[in-house]
Amino acid sequence: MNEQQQEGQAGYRAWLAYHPRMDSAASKEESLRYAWIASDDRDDTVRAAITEIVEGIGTMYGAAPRISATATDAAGENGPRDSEPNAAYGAGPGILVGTFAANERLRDIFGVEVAELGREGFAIRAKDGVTAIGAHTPVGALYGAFHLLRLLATGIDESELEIVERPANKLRMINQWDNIDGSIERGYAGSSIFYKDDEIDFDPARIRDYARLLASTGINAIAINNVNAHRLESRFVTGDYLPRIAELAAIFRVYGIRLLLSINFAAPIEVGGLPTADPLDADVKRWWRERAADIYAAIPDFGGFLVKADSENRPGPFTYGRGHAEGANMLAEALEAHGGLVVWRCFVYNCKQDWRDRKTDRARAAYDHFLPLDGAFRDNVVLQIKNGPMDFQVREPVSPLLGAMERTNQVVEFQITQEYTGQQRHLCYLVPQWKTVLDFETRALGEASPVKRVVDGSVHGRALGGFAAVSNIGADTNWTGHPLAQSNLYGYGRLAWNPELSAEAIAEEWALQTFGSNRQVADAVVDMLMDSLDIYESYTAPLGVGWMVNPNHHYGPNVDGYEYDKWGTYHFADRDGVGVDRTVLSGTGYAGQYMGANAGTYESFAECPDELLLFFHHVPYGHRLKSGLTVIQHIYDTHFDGALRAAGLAERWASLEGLVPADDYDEALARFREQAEHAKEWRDRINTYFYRKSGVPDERGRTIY
Ligand SMILES: CO[C@H]1[C@H](O)[C@@H](O)[C@H](O)O[C@@H]1C(=O)O
Repeated sequence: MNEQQQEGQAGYRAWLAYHPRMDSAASKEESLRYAWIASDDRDDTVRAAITEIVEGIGTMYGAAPRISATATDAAGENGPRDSEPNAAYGAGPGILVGTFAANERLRDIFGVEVAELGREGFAIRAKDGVTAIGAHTPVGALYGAFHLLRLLATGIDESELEIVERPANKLRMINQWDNIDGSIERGYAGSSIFYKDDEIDFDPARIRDYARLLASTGINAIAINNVNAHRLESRFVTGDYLPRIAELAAIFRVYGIRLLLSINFAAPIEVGGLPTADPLDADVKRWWRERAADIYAAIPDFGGFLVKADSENRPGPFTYGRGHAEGANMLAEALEAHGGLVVWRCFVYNCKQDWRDRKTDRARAAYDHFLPLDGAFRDNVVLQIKNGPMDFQVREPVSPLLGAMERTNQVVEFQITQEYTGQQRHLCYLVPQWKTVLDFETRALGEASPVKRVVDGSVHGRALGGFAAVSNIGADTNWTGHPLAQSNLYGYGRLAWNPELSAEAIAEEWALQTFGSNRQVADAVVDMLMDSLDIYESYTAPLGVGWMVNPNHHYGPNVDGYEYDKWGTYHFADRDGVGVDRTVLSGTGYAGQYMGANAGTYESFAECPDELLLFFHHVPYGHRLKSGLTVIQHIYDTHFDGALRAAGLAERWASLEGLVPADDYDEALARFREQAEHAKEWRDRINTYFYRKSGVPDERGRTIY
């Protein structure tokens, strides 16, 4: 199948595009290196790996590997077939793929060194004409297949290869905030691919392609419905919906992805007709045990429950005078015998705060609620902690809860969907932001406890941990609205697999796979992606203070939009200064939640990093930053500069006309133009607001209204 057919059939575009090589003579020669593909596995997942390789190499090199006799069996009814199915495998150069257990030749090739691969790792060895992909499990082989294809698509095409990979994190999860009516909470790429008109309604081919995209980056779990589980979604745990959910699970299973459901803590009442949802009530416990049994009868490898409880008006154990540990453990008990997990979110805070009340600090909430519960959760509970203490702002400090609980499993939660970072109309490549979080030194155990080592379990010796993130996809043909926003989904998966990868390397992989091997395109796209977070931060809320967006939909500037509201999101700007005093000495005490020297760094005016100054301190406009600028001049400069650089993005994209597919070009260009205009609106709103508050003019005399 060539690229056009592939695109024509499905109509949508993403990074598994397998662009044909530009130099066809050379590619013909290279294709000889992959004359055949063989496997002795009979497994659906290995079949998927074979199909992927045959299609990928076939499209890239113009000649697909012949499937050997054994692999033809393995590829089965749905798999690709070859006109010469009996071509002997092993003669001349080709590809072997599969598990060590089923493939003697792979055992011979890799010998004994394979033990370190774990359940999901793989090894690739290209030598003497044979490219071997071996793993302990079918899904390991699939990851190896995707890795080989990634290498080829990014131009690494060596006749000798020696690669060993295993994921850093056990749980690498995606959360869909999709609702059964087809809408997506904080979705910016069209409607849901899972639901329509109050039904579970999907195109299996599209779900399969989503599974391929996710698996190609190493994602291994997906919660398929919004953490705000509404009336009908609360019934997903019942027989009404399980058959359809099982069909979805079966598609994801082939790609090594376990399905989870977001549940409603009050489901025993709302669905089960019980008088209570008290986690200590015997009938409630029985009800959840029965639900678990039903689910596992339909989906034997079901992943577990994702729970938003006692958060933003969702029900939870507090109603019954119980705590989070009691709530989570009750569900965990129901799932335990089946191997299921409870993923319990820590996004718990008072969302009905009185703005006059300066003592309550939303930033403190997750830590205050959960730290005292360290050690109280069962082994199959994992806490899901948002990367920052507030809510996915462009800049926040790292949540002080990460690393602070020694006897509790933790995953970090990121938001791929760009709720507060331009809603996929502005370009904002988030991988650099996530890297900052992952590399943050928590000081949990002295100097070697960055967040990435906390969540992979190694700092506190936890068996379970990893990453979760809110997806940014929808039914749009390009999946993500802004074509370049795909890089965030791709980058999230790659980081979850290996947090050591650099943001730039990930951007380059994505660009080459998505747009093909044209260097001019890849270089321009990588540069734009790498600049984009800083540009966005420059023209939006300054110095870590956050918010300043329109209430509810959260798009666009509104400096006081959340100032006199109940959500705990204030900047406290007055005529003298701006920022939130979160010090122990004179403020909310939040800075004291950090471990070791971090607490002192944030407490101190002088040491607090510039980019977080207004998160931790209320400072006069004339306060001098480490950069040498005053706070007010910094605000003016960054906003003028940010708007200019946003306009520059549109120009840089325009230089790629004719070099990227017309649809992508047009869709992105329209968005870059909107971003450039909107950045001016941001600039003028923020500059004007602070000029009027402070009365301090711009040193450089630029127009402020
Ligand atoms: C799903 O609800 C979301 C809500 O839409 C969003 O504005 C906020 O960021 O976070 C909530 C959460 O993370 O639960």
